[in-house]
Amino acid sequence: MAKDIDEGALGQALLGLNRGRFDRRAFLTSAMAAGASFAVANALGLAAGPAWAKSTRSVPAPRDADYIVIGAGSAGATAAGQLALRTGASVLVLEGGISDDAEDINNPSQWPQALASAFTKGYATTPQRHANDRVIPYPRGEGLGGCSSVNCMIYGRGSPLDYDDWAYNGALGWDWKSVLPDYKALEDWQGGASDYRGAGGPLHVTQPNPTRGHEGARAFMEGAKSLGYAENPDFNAAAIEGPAWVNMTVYAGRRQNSDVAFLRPALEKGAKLTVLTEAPVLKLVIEKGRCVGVQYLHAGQVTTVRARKEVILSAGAVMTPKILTLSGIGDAATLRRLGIPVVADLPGVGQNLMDHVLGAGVNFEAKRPLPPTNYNHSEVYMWWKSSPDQPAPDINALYVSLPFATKELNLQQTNGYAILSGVMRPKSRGAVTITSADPRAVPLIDPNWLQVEQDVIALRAATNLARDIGNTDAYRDIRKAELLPTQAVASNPAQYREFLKNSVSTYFHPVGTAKMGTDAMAVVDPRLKVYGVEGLRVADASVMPTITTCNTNAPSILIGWRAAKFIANA
Ligand SMILES: Cc1cc2nc3c(=O)[nH]c(=O)nc-3n(C[C@H](O)[C@H](O)[C@H](O)COP(=O)(O)OP(=O)(O)OC[C@H]3O[C@@H](n4cnc5c(N)ncnc54)[C@H](O)[C@@H]3O)c2cc1C
Repeated sequence: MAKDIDEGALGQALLGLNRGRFDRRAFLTSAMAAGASFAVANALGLAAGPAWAKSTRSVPAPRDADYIVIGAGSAGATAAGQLALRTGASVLVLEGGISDDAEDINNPSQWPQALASAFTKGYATTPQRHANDRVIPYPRGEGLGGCSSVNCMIYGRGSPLDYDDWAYNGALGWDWKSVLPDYKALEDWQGGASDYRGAGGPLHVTQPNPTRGHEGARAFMEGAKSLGYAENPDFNAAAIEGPAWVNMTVYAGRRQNSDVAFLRPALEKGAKLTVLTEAPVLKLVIEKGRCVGVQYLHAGQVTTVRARKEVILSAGAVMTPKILTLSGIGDAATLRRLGIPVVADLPGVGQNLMDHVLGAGVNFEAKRPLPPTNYNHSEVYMWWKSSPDQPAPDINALYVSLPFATKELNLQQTNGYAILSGVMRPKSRGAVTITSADPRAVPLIDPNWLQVEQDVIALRAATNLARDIGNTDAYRDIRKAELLPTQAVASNPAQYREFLKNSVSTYFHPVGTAKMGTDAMAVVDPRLKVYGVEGLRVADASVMPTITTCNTNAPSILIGWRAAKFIANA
């Protein structure tokens, strides 16, 4: 993919923003000059960094472990910490990226800066056929905590129907009634325990204080209410619909990534846990149909480590299908074409890619400079239905306290704010495709956004909702003018459709590329075991059969949590 950003320029811009030198105009001008995108990096590049865990640069290679977990992201760190605590067995974590020991990761207000740091790898999509052939930046957090170290910290489980749908389609035991106790057990919700919420678990979850909320966020809430939508006090309780102050993985002013919540506490409790950073896995070692170890780079040298019991693959929805394919697990015809011996013919590997569609377009000019956020720039969300006959919400609108639009919409205004729109139950399916047996090759990422017309309809409904809220009287003290799409464009069907296509971007939520189920395209069974290979499970966002209606960090953590539980209880 072409490099289309001046990474340094964006980094500098974000740095200035987050160090309190809040000159919005200077920041936005330089961020836009940088291309509002992210650089493409070598997937196996080794970056230096201090680590509480052990970098392969400084420790000898371990020979074996009971369990090996590949990837210390949302799911992997959760699975590893829980597995070590629950079983007392030795657990080795091989994380390809670097330490999360950095202020721009741990300080929630600095999260945009983490996106421009060495921690984040800047992939990109293939040209999106149904979105004007645009190539869209696709960053992934690669290091301890994975994407939970660079994400926007929104914590949302999704709709109960999401999980019932999983179970109904083959992921037995993943229905809402079955997963709710685990969701409650893993969290420490600031509001305390209830029928829906948990207290005392390892993951702290909090909510912004509305009185300290951004004035534009408060206007969003008032504007939505003035249109007749009742405020939802907690979208992780009885229902997700309605405008709500978000839930965040933030505690005492610090980010609660999966390392902080699950890995470090396990180590502090004396678990037999070894965590290696800068340890990118090349492939699985499979002998006579059983996964017995892992081949990875230790201080840059190809090294093999043996697993006495099981290997848990948690490299995320982009890299998990790549590692499976390189290990001979995937579509047999594709494997033969790549010259990789077939271990298990699983045509679903890399297929079924789903991601929420982010409509990054609706923008307003402000009457005056707006203050910085006390939280994460994104304090209020609203889930709603694209049409009244939808059984549950399928669209989203959210306020961000900065102008935010895709490159193609060419937004020039620097003093303003955006209300983003989202398609949360997309019907389109894409793929992650591995094109080479060389482990350094970057996979092709094709979310195939707007492939299905229903997704265009839903995006239009979500964008209408965002415009309706943004044009309410609640914003009268802030709003100077609607910059994008404008009433003129919105009332012209052809121009509006073009605007919507140019507004398509990512929520950064790829899932589904090694889906759980029982049909021919399933890669893992409901206990997360890979079909046709012993001693191997996948535990990360790639096993989701369909995407959840909310953001995908919470369900990824749930998957890691349940993987450990399944293994410990086996
Ligand atoms: C910018 C951004 C913002 C987001 N905002 C939100 C949000 O606000 N709320 C929300 O709920 N979700 C959000 N998400 C999505 C959410 O964070 C992810 O869905 C979730 O973290 C996925 O978890 P995972 O365990 O599947 O993968 P990851 O967390 O991506 O973990 C995969 C890990 O595997 C490692 N790895 C990959 N390849 C190898 C290899 N070959 N060898 C060893 N290790 C390897 C990676 O380095 C990484 O640490 C966001 C994501 C991004 C990128």
